[in-house]
Amino acid sequence: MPSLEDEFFPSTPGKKDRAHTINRQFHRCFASTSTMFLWALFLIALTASYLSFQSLVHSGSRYFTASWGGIQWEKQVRTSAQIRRSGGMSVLVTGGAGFVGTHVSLALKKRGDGVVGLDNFNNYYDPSLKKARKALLNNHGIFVVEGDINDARLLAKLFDIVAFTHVMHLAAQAGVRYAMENPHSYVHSNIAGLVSLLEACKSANPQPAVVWASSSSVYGLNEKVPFSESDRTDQPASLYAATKKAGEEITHTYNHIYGLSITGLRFFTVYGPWGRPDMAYFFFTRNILQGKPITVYRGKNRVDLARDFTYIDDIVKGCLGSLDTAGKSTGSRGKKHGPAPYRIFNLGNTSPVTVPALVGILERNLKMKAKKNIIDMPGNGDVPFTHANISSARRELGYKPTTDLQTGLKKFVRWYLSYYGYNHVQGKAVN
Ligand SMILES: O=C(O)[C@H]1O[C@H](OP(=O)(O)OP(=O)(O)OC[C@H]2O[C@@H](n3ccc(=O)[nH]c3=O)[C@H](O)[C@@H]2O)[C@H](O)[C@@H](O)[C@@H]1O
Repeated sequence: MPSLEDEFFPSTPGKKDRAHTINRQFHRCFASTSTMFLWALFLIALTASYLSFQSLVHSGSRYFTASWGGIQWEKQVRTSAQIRRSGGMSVLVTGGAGFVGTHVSLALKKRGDGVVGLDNFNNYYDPSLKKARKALLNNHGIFVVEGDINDARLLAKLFDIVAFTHVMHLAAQAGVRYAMENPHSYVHSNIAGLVSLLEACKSANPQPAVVWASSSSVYGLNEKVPFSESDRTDQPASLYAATKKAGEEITHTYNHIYGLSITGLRFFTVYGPWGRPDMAYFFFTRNILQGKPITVYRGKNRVDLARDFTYIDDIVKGCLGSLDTAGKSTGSRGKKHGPAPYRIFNLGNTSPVTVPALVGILERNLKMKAKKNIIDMPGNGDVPFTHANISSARRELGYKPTTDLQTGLKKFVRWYLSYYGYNHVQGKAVN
C-alpha cells in the first residue's frame, strides 16, 4: 500500500507507475466512499434524533411520544373521515378513546358521519380500558390517532388531510379531587391543550364548528337551584372547575376574534357502560364486588351529598344535537368575516340523587352489601350538590333525558360484569 509520503512524492519523479496509480485511485475511491457512507449514517442519526425530539417537544408530555405519520396512517385517517350520508359531517373527536368520546364517535359513525378520534392514551386511569375502547371503535371503522392535543404539528397535519366540518373536543384532564395531586396536568390539557386545539381550528380552512365539554363544576359554590346557564360561575371550588371555567372564557375569545362557532356543554356527572374508573359509581361497584370498603362523603350538618347523575345515551343525544345545530364558523385563514354563534348549555338529568341512594341501587343490582365508611366531606374541591336546569338545551337542541339512575346503573352493572367478570382481576383494576 502506498504510504502517505508516496501520495505526495511519487517513487519515480515525472513517471507514473500504473499499478501504483490504480492502487492509489482505489484507495482514494474507497476512502471517499467510506467517508460518504459515514457522513450519510451521521446525517440519518441526526435527523432521527431531531424528529423524535420534536415529537416529544410538541406532544408537551413527559409520558407520551408521538407515533403518527406515513402513507398508511394518512390513508387510515382519510378512510375514517369519509362521510356516508347526504348532508353529513366529518368530525374530529378529541378524547376519542375516552368514555364520552367513544359513545359519541359510535353514534356519529352509525348515522353515516365521518369520524376521526384523537387520544393520548395517558395513564390517568387504566390505559387498557382506553385500548379496549379503541378496538371497539376500530371494529366500527373508526380510526383513533394516538397523539396529544398539544402537538401543533399533528393537528395541522390532520386538518391538512381532512377538511373537518366539526370538532367535538372531549380531551381533558378530568376528575375533581385529583387536581390537588397533579395540578399541572389540568393546565397542560384543559388550558394549554385547549389553546393549541383552537389555534389549529382558527387556522384551518374551512374553519370547523367547535363543540366542547365544559362541566357542571363551573357552578362551584352557587347555591341557587336548579343551576341555569345565566347563574354566576365565578366561585369555582376546585382547580378542575377553574380550568373548565377558563375554557369557557378562552373559547369566547376565539369566537370573538376569529369567528369560530363555539358550543360549550356543561356535563353533569356522566355515567354508564365503558365509563371512567376514577368516578365514584365505578369504583364503588368494584369495591363492593371485592368486599372492600367504600368511603361515602357527607355534607355539612350531616346532609347527604347529591348529584344530577346523567346517563351516557342522553349525553350523546345532547352532543349530536349540538353538532347538528352548531352554525358555521365565519373565519378563514385566521380572519373573522362576521359574527359566529357562541353557546353554552347544561346537559344534566334534572333529578338529583344522593350518594347513599346511589350506593343502595348498586347493592341491589350487585346483590351484595357495601361496607360503608361515612365521613365528613374533606375540603378537596367537592361541591355538596348539583342540579341542572335544561330548558335552554331542550329548546335549542331538542335535548330530553330519558334514563333515570336505576335504569342507567342497571345497564352499567351489566356491562361491568361482562367486561371484568365477578372476580375483577388486579391487572385491570385501578385506584
Ligand atoms: O359533573 C361534573 O362536572 C363532573 O362530574 C364528575 O365529578 P363528581 O360529580 O365529583 O363525580 P364523582 O367523582 O363520581 O363523585 C360523585 C359523588 O360521590 C362522592 N364521592 C366520591 C368519591 C368517594 O370516595 N366518595 C364519595 O362519596 C362525591 O363527593 C360526589 O358527591 C366528574 O368526575 C367530573 O369529571 C365532571 O366534570
